[in-house]
Amino acid sequence: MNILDKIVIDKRKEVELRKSIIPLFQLEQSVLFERKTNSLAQNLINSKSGIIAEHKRRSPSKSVINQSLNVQDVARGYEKAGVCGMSVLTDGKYFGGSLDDLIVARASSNLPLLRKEFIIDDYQIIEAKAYGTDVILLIAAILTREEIKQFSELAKSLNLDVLLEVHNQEELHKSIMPSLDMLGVNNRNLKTFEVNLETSKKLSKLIPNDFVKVSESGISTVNAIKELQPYGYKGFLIGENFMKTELPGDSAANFIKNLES
Ligand SMILES: O=P(O)(O)OC[C@@H](O)[C@@H](O)c1c[nH]c2ccccc12
Repeated sequence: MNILDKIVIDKRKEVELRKSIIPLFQLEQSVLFERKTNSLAQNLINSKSGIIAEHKRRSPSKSVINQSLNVQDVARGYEKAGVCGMSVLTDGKYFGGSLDDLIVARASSNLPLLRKEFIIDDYQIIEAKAYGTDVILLIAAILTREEIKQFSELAKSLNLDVLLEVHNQEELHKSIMPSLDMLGVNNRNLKTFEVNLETSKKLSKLIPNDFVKVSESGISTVNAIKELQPYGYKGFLIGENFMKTELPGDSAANFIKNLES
């Protein structure tokens, strides 16, 4: 069994337990449920650099990235650096994240926040909204076309942006629909962890222009971004490259300064 299958099996159990602890109607009473969301897609369109910076403590491929940072400092640093949005890993078991990380990021910044999670149930989208999210991630590799439709339409009804992630042509063809805002190409194969920026280049021409194109994972240089921009990419999701440093905000600020100069 590959790691993605394992993650999804664990996630289904986790979500069933969550539902039994906090029922949907209670989530809908969250103060944040009424909050006006900010659009990451709009920020990317209006930006020269298009950086989406991630909070990631560890991952199944890298184990430890950074365990000593606090989310408040990271969120404030990213905002000060001028990123377009922040991605917050909320999976606990494999990535060391939590919904509390999302709350702290929300309380510390006005950035559009992406809930980085393995979404397999409507419940997680309501939960995302209740915890202050602006954008949800849907991963084509673990969803059917019908699920992508159902989840993205629910998200749109809550004024959330939708980033749909693909890794190959089949996933892309399966997923194209009007309820998506951004199409993300993951340069990392989530089943094998291999990273190759060519994946973004290859798939770019198959993505219709009405979606904002985002390239995800394995980006560690300004040159990589300059190489991807001619393929139509407006967004670049960067985690480890910032998180492995002592001050991710400063790293992001330097990166953006170099990119825009
Ligand atoms: O740390 P990196 O290589 O810059 O990657 C960030 C982000 O793209 C990656 O964390 C990611 C992309 N898609 C995901 C889906 C689930 C968990 C994590 C991810």
